[in-house]
Amino acid sequence: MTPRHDENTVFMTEQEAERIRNTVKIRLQRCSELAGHARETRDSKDAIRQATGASLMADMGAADPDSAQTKTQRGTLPVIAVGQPYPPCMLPLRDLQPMKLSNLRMDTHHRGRRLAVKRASPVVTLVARSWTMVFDEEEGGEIERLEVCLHKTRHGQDILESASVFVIKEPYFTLTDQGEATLRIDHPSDLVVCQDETANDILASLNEAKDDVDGVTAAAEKFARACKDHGNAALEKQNLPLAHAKYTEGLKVARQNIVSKSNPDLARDLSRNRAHVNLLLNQLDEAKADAKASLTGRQDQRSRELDSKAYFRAGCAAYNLGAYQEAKAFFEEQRKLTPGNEAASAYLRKIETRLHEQENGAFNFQKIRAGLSRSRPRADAASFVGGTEVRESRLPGRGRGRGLFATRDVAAGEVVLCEKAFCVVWGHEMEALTAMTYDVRDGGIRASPVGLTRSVVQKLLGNPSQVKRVMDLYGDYQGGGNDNVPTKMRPAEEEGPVVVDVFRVHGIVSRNAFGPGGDENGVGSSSSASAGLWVRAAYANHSCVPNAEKEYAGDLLVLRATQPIAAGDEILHAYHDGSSGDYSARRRALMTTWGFECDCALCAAEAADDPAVLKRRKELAEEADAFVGREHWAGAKRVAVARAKRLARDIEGTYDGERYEGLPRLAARTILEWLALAGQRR
Ligand SMILES: C[S@@+](CC[C@H](N)C(=O)[O-])C[C@H]1O[C@@H](n2cnc3c(N)ncnc32)[C@H](O)[C@@H]1O
Repeated sequence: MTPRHDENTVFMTEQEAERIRNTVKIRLQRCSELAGHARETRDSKDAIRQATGASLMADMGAADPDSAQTKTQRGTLPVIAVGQPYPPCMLPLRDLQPMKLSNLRMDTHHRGRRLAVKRASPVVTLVARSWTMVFDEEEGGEIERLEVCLHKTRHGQDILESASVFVIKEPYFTLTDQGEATLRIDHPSDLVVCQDETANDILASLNEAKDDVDGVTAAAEKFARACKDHGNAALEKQNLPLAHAKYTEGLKVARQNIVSKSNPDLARDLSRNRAHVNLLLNQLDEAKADAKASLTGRQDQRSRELDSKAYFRAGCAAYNLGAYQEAKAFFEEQRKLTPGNEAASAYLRKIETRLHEQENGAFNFQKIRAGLSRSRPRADAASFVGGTEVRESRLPGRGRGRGLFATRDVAAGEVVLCEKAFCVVWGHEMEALTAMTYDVRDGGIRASPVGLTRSVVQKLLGNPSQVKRVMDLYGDYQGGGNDNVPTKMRPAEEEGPVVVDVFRVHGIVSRNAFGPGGDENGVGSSSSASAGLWVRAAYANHSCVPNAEKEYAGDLLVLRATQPIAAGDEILHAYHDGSSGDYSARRRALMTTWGFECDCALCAAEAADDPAVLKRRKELAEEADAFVGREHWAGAKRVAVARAKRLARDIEGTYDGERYEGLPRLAARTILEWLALAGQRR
């Protein structure tokens, strides 16, 4: 993503960059030397003492000596090495062979194996990772370090802290940046949290029951009811992950044939309750499925009320997924069951507005902006993408991959597309995190919005229906797994609904995210580290001579035509807002952040300029920037205006009128804007 030119630019000294490069290189060297070697046994007392001390330090907010980080002008940022992706495990637990800590080999992915471990120490929770010591699950085993990188929380809870027994799928045993041996988890689905075994015991007894079927069924019902009560109590205390886990456990038993025949309402109650929790957890696919599964279809008063509640939950899930027609159908059903229901009517009114926005691009931006605030930076609005299509970009020069094309004529100033973010993280939100990533493939050090990557992964894990459209986006890394397919539905439901390759998401975010910043568009003082992913707009390619420009209203990205766009034209915008007039800086930035060389008409003209002319233009542009920073246009004196005019003229003089015919003078942009504002004022 493009860091904005203002506060989001991360300054780093060359020594600091060198230190990061060296740390990563030394680790890689050590890993390749040790690869395949036997693991060294740890002393369990020392290991536990080390983790306990580090955990205390982390709780006190002290810098962790074990964690790579760097100091920049924006404070201390974590450092993450990227560019060494490996696929997540695609097999269910039952297809993996068990192993023990003593079988681990250094710097090895133990494919086809699983490792059951038990937490042995407090958890050390750091900004971009958390770690702990673990024993073999069976008594008397070895002890080892286990680290979860970046994707360390689920529903706001640290995964390692959320339970004490885990199974690691296809364990990756490697070194930390400081050279310490560790089991390392990158893909959340490779760490399976083991819940209470009671549900499995009950399931086994149900399957085996032959003689005392009634007794076993009664015990199962009792267990499912206890799960429901436990879930309700957790929900009351706002412990959503626990409530979800308890309802899920109860459902496992209540959905068994034998139980659902004797007491079908038990599974319905659990589903209805879990739908509510899923809505709160933003797990919309499951919320919708649960709400539908809970419907009784009966006509007595009580059942009608329960079904009305279920339709409401299904409607909310569909609405939040942007499926407005589907949501409309659910709320209409609700209104049939409970005719006076105000909530359903309010949603139906909102849906009419959403459908109008979606179909006609008719947005009331003033109203949308007025509804935004620091605590509510996300717009309640639909996406309008109807006048666009995605297809191969067949323009001259190097391949651009796919691009976004207009399917209708758009006048200058008209909205081409208006899209709700798939995911956005504002700088002031807890989820926001910028890290310095060192890419081992090209040695590049970049400021990356890893908080956004983390949120995208969480959203995909909770909403499998969204995986395909996000994973279809462009990224350098195609992902691993069977047949090179980045994601695949899991066969074992209890292990989670989907596998998400986090390295692929990182690649997608790197090449497709934009920074909406925090400005007049209603988001108050959101810090500039804000970043978001807009799936449809992400197909638009770059040009330094664009025909559309971006603006934001909260998390709505609006692409507006800056010149007439005819049906069939490719929609192009400048990736770097306020594209730099410095030709070489602009090319460098496009290559570093987006990985391509621009071949637009402006770049071609600038490539043909004499280096001395480019240098002169750059100096004048810097002078102009300094002038604009110094002199406010409001109330500018005559002499300042004359100076600005002279600067604009000098910059214009560096452009060859013939070769630059019809092309923008980027270097003169700031000074011309200043002059326009000063002129308006007079
Ligand atoms: C946000 S995506 C745009 C959609 C992308 N072309 C696709 O196929 O999905 C950004 C990537 O598109 C490519 N791209 C965008 N503009 C380009 C241009 N003017 N010339 C060459 N490649 C471009 C680069 O690979 C860049 O990293």
